[in-house]
Amino acid sequence: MMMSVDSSVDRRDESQSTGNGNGNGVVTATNRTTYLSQRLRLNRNEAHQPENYDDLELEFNPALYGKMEQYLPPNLLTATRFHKLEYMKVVLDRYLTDHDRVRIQKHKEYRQYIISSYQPLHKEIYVMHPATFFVPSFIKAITENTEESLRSIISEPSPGVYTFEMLQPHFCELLLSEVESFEKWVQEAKFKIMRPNTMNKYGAVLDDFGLETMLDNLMNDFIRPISRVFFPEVGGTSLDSHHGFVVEYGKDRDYELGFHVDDSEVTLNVCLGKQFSGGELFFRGVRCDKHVNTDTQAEEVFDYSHVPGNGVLHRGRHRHGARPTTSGHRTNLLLWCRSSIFRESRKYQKDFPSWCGECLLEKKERQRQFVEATKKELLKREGEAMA
Ligand SMILES: O=C(O)CCC(=O)C(=O)O
Ligand SMILES: [Fe+2]
Repeated sequence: MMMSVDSSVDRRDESQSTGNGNGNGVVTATNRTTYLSQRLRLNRNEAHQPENYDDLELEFNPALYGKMEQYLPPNLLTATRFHKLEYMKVVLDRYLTDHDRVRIQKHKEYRQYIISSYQPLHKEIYVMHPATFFVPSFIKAITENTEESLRSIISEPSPGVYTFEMLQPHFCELLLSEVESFEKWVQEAKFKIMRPNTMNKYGAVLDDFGLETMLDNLMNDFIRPISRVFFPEVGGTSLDSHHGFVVEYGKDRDYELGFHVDDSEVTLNVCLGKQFSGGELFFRGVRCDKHVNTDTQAEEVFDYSHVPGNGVLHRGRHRHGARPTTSGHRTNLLLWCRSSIFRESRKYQKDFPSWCGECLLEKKERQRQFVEATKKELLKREGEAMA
């Protein structure tokens, strides 16, 4: 049976996409010309041990520079870290437009202003501390890091939607009170705050007021091990950047969230509380760009009621929305996890994505037609042979 969706699916983007860090470091015109005459190697030099770039504020994720080093022209492999970096900056520079560069610089200044003026209330949540953040079962499963240990704490109430107990109540309280304190500062300072994305009037970007490193640890050490097992086909193994924020619903906050897909490969959504009714997440199947507005199959319909402290993990391309929060207040922590390798490789893939429900239906239909045609052809040949 086919069911149709109420309206078309929005792509939920960040209000201002931020890129990663800034563009410091100057590449001179002479170097630029020299560098551009040397090409990256086609094959990776696996024997080469790359430098670590984590300590630098770079335009792209530091891990990218480490990976890229193995493709450097042979004569650059023994160059200093500074020179290798200069070369890579010239190559990567071609990926950014002037508009991107201005936007990244403005966003950097926006963050610097907040960090220099806002005094954190609970310093202890700015550094990852698993024993006080997470419930013991979650830590145990991640530490064992096997499919079996993860499956022992994770339920899959509908295909592709994974739920588990995750945050300690005390940590939820601290994070809620930190967000409140940040919002109080925003009001008092009459600061023009950027909301998490295009579909919210309320909420805050946690990365903007100092929580980026802690959330990066959350993605690398906790969410990637889970995604590696459950979402390998959408880059779950290579998640390398994130957008971390809270959404807020209730009186004087947002009311509901329309039907959309996230700008992420894998989304973590954890309810922080407090008391509320309504606010269910509704899921309606995973779709690629081409099929994002196609009908929902009956088996793809799934509604989930948030439980404070519990995490939900789903593909960003899993169409979903949130029903009205009809009383009380609901605040959720969202971590949109992305994989640059997955995004880059998708551009060159011609075959259909295995994770899109509609592509799978189309493939099944083609197979059915093929079997049908083959059967007909065989019968025809048999008939001819008998005649
Ligand atoms: O309100 C919710 O729980 C859903 C939030 C969501 O889907 C999002 O922020 O992308
Ligand atoms: Fe979403």
